[in-house]
Amino acid sequence: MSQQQPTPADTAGGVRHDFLHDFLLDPARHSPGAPAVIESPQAGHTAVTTYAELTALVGEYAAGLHALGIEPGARVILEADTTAPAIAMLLACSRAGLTFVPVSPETPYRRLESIAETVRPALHLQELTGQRTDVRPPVGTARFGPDGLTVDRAPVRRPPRRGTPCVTDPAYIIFTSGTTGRPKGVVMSHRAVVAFYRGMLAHRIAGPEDRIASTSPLQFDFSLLNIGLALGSGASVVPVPPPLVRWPRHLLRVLRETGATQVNGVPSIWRQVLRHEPRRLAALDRLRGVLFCGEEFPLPELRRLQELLPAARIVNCYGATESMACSFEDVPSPLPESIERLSIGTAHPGAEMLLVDGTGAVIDAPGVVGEIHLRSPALFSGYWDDREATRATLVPDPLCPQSGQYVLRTGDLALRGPDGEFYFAGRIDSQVQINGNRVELAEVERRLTEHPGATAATAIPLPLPGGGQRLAAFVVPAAGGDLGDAGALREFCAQTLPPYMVPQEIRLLDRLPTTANGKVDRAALAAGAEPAA
Ligand SMILES: Nc1ncnc2c1ncn2[C@@H]1O[C@H](COS(=O)(=O)NC(=O)C[C@H](N)c2ccccc2)[C@@H](O)[C@H]1O
Repeated sequence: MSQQQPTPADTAGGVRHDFLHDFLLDPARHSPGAPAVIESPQAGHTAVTTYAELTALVGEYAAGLHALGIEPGARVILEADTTAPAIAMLLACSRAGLTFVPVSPETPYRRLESIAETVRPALHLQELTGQRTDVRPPVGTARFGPDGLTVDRAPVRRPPRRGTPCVTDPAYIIFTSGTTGRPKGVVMSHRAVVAFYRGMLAHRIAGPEDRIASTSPLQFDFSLLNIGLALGSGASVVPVPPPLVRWPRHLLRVLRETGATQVNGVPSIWRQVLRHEPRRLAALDRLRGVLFCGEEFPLPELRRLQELLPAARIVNCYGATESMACSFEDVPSPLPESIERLSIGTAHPGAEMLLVDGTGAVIDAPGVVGEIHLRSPALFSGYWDDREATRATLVPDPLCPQSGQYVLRTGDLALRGPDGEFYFAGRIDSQVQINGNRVELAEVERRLTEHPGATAATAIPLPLPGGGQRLAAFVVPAAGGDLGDAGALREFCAQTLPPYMVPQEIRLLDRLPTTANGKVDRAALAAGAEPAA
């Protein structure tokens, strides 16, 4: 396949760029000398990569990949944190017609092996400083750095069978942690990702002067959203290395030294900052935006964040990896006292959320809970090599099943407000049965965080010895708060919840365990809980 060079016509203003690399590096959107990536790996040291330098590195890597004779459509495992070279490499894979599979350097060897057995990659790529050594043949291995690509083990050369790149080709595959069973490979085409980026950029969340801190690992598509938001806005990406995200002082130092204007991350990145470094956070006077996604932001912590950053625009971004995301809604500032749920707004321009009830009928009335189904040009192509899971998730359009159009069945519950906005109401699988009664775990968690001494809470079902489930809760005390003991907390819940929704056991924790993507790790809580008495 000819290397994907933008022909002069491609780069003329106004031409649609539907390949990931063309869309994000469109010169019409940014000036060559503007900073594309700003890094600060250690105190006092800041490195800037301009758009011209990034584009040149993409060209160098793409030429290196092309010389390896890998068949277009082949998969490449990209093991890296979010760095300037890694961003250049994913764009180079896009340009070379290769599907990149991002994995973090912390990925356990067995999980990397499982991913490789599933996608059968032609090549494993890591940074010059990468530590991975045991990638098995015939997978080729290579390293990349500021000076280009170096090959350790050449990949198998295969004649190209695709002559023309199509926007429906897979741009990347993200492996979800998989709430149930085996991790699934979410396949996203160029067309889907670029359609999503277009919808997102219509919200004007960032401009060319912005410096957007990305705190998620590259294997989490939140990082790909941040890269698209920054480069798509002609702004700068400020990647925060994962080891620094976990330490408030380091995180705040990077934000300060890079002049970050926006911080994008899952809610849990703020927990320790709010508890241990509120004043240093409040002193970041360039910080004017926060965007979060992945799970609900505990309201007491969101209020505290607003108090410390009163001028910041806080955006609640909702969505699933199967469409990257789907809505962007400003959090009201300040949050009304009475609020029970955060609005997730409506889908980004070009997409639409529907609510469907248990019979498959579309719900139009406000205030009625249904499952969110997403109509969108940004839907994933399917789960890699898993038709059954794909069929269960890409379902016929409930408004017109005969049409052959598919929508994304999200597994999320929501209800519609008076103005058509949606309110997230938990996941279908977070509706659990306790003593024969249906319990919405988010409702128990909400009640626990209404206690002034609590800042976050997670409720999970635990098995009872004789069968059935009991309710357990894990609560993080607010700094300086007075939570009392578990009995007092149970009593507090009993004031508004029916007996079967009052957690039988409550444990106080200094911090909630999180998954590699930064979400509360419910499986770890369940595994660590004492067996039922
Ligand atoms: N703002 C939310 N409030 C509440 N529950 C939420 C929210 N955003 C997701 N979720 C939950 O997380 C699920 C999706 O999980 S996921 O597939 O691992 N993907 C993600 O979490 C990240 C997602 N791809 C993304 C990436 C970048 C920006 C936004 C969203 C959703 O179905 C929701 O249940």
